[in-house]
Amino acid sequence: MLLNVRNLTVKYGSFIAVNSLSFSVNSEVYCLLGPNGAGKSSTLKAIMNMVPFEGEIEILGISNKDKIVKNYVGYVPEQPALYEYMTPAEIISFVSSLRGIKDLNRINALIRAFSLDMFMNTPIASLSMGNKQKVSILLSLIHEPKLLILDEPFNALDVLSVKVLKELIQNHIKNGGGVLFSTHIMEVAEKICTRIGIMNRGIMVMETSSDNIREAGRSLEDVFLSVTGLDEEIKDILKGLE
Ligand SMILES: Nc1ncnc2c1ncn2[C@@H]1O[C@H](COP(=O)(O)OP(=O)(O)OP(=O)(O)O)[C@@H](O)[C@H]1O
Repeated sequence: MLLNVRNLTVKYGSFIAVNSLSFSVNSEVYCLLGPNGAGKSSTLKAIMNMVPFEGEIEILGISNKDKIVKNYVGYVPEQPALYEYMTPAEIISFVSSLRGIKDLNRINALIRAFSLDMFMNTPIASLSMGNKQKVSILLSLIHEPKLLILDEPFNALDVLSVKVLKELIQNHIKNGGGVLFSTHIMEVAEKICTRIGIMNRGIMVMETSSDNIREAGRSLEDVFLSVTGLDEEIKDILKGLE
C-alpha cells in the first residue's frame, strides 16, 4: 500500500474540518472530490504532516511523521509556494541539489514538455499563475517520488499542459507509482481516476470507481451532486433564476 489513512481528523480550534476519514491509495489514480470547504486540502495537508491531526497516516508503511517519507512523496499545494525572487532555473537547481539529483535530463525534458524553456530566467514573481503552477509541479517530481499528492493540480493550466500532466500521471502509474489528487473538474476525474472519494463536510460520503459509474450509466457529475445533496440545492437556485 502506498498510502494508508486511518481515522483522520483535522480540527481548526473547535471546528472539525476532516472527520474520522479512512481510505488508502495503491498504484492508482485516486481522486478526492467535494464542494468548497469539504476538507480536501486539509486531508492532503495532514498527509504531508503540515497541519496537526488525529489518526494514523502511513506512506509506504512508514508513519508520515517520520522525516524519511519526504523522499517518497511529491506535493503540489493548492497555491504555488515558491521563492518569488528566484527564477525557475535557480529554484530547480536549488531543489535538485538539496535532493542530491545530478542528472537533469529528465527535468529538462519536463521543462520542454511544459513549454517553460523561455521562462527559465524570468523571476517567478513575473510568471503567470499557470507557469507558476507548472514550476510547482516540476519541483514535486524532481526526486522521482513514489507517491504524488496534488492539490487541484490542473488549476490555471492551459490545454496543452493539462494534456502533459494527464500523461505524466498515467506514466507515473505505469511505473508503479500512486497519485492522490483533488479537483473540481469532473471530466478529468472521470477520465483519469481509477478510484474516486467524494467528501462533504469532512466526511467521505462515497468511494467508488470510474468503472462503477460508467457501468451504472451515470455521469460523475450526477453522482457527485446527488451524494453531496447539492442536486436539490441546485434545483432551488435554478428555480430562483427563472
Ligand atoms: N487554517 C485554517 N483555519 C481555520 N479554518 C480552516 C483553515 N483551513 C481550512 N479551514 C476550514 O476548514 C474547512 C475545510 O477546508 P479545506 O481547505 O480543507 O476544504 P477544501 O475541500 O479543500 O475546499 P476548496 O475546494 O474550497 O479548496 C473549511 O471550512 C475551511 O474554511
